[in-house]
Amino acid sequence: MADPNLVLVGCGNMGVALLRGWLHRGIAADAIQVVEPGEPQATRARDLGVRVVESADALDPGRAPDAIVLAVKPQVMEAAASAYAGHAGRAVFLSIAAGRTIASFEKLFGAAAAIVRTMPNTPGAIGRGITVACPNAAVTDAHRILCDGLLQAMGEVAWLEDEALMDAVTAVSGSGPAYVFLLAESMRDAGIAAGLPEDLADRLARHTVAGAGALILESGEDPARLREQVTSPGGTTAAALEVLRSEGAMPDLLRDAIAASARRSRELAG
Ligand SMILES: NC(=O)C1=CN([C@@H]2O[C@H](COP(=O)(O)OP(=O)(O)OC[C@H]3O[C@@H](n4cnc5c(N)ncnc54)[C@H](O)[C@@H]3O)[C@@H](O)[C@H]2O)C=CC1
Ligand SMILES: O=C(O)[C@@H]1CCC=N1
Repeated sequence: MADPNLVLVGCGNMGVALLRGWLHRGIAADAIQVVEPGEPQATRARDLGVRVVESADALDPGRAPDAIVLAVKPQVMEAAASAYAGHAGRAVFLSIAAGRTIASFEKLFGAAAAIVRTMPNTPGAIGRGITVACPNAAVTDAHRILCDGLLQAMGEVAWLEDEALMDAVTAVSGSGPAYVFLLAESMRDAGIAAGLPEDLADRLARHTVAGAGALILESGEDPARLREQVTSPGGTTAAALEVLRSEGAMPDLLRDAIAASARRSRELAG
């Protein structure tokens, strides 16, 4: 089967992760066009062998896109996406923007346009991400299969019919890597404060977070059970967890942080 014709709008952090993933999975570079006005991002994409243009009007009119992937910031989405309205009806639009609702795209492209709202995350850059995808009523099975394949280039894909849950998804898995990176930073800094040399504290924090993450996935165990396996009664971990699980500490903070993130996602709706 021929590769689908793809247009990627915005080739920043997430756009380039998708692009690299597609190329890695064997989609031909000449099936992909990138629209990217930023010079360093455009050069990086060009170096990967794809055609890069500055704006929608420079796309090759002879290559009708099967999918248009919208990977710009939510705040510029409306201005950026409206240029592609002419492709509604044929192409499926796949957005990765936080907050931007299906209704906001239907306003731009018409309700008959096929739209998939998604939320990926940055581990997708190494194929270890997870993306949640939510289709509108115009999305066909063929669109779904195409989008599923494009998103699998970044890792796991889950489909969700209830769009109202996308704000919570964004707060847990979209923003989530930042919480884990903050944990690694905090562990490193606390290790330094406890007297460890910087490079050793950094190595311990990285390997502990990465190893614990791999164990969660590979064992399939409940994280609570894995936590218990580290925690000897009256031991060192129990002493630390007493602090981390006290009132207002880690579980309460994460609940509040995730609520704040979901609230912000709702504010970004347009
Ligand atoms: N960074 C993250 O962890 C995640 C980001 N997202 C979403 O992905 C989207 C992109 O985020 P990032 O890649 O982090 O941002 P970014 O700023 O790295 O990339 C956005 C790119 O869009 C380009 N751009 C601006 N106007 C354009 C236009 N009119 N046409 C084409 N390209 C244009 C910019 O030059 C930039 O390279 C956002 O909507 C964000 O909500 C989703 C999940 C995770
Ligand atoms: O912070 C943001 O708005 C984006 C969406 C999820 C992760 N980064």
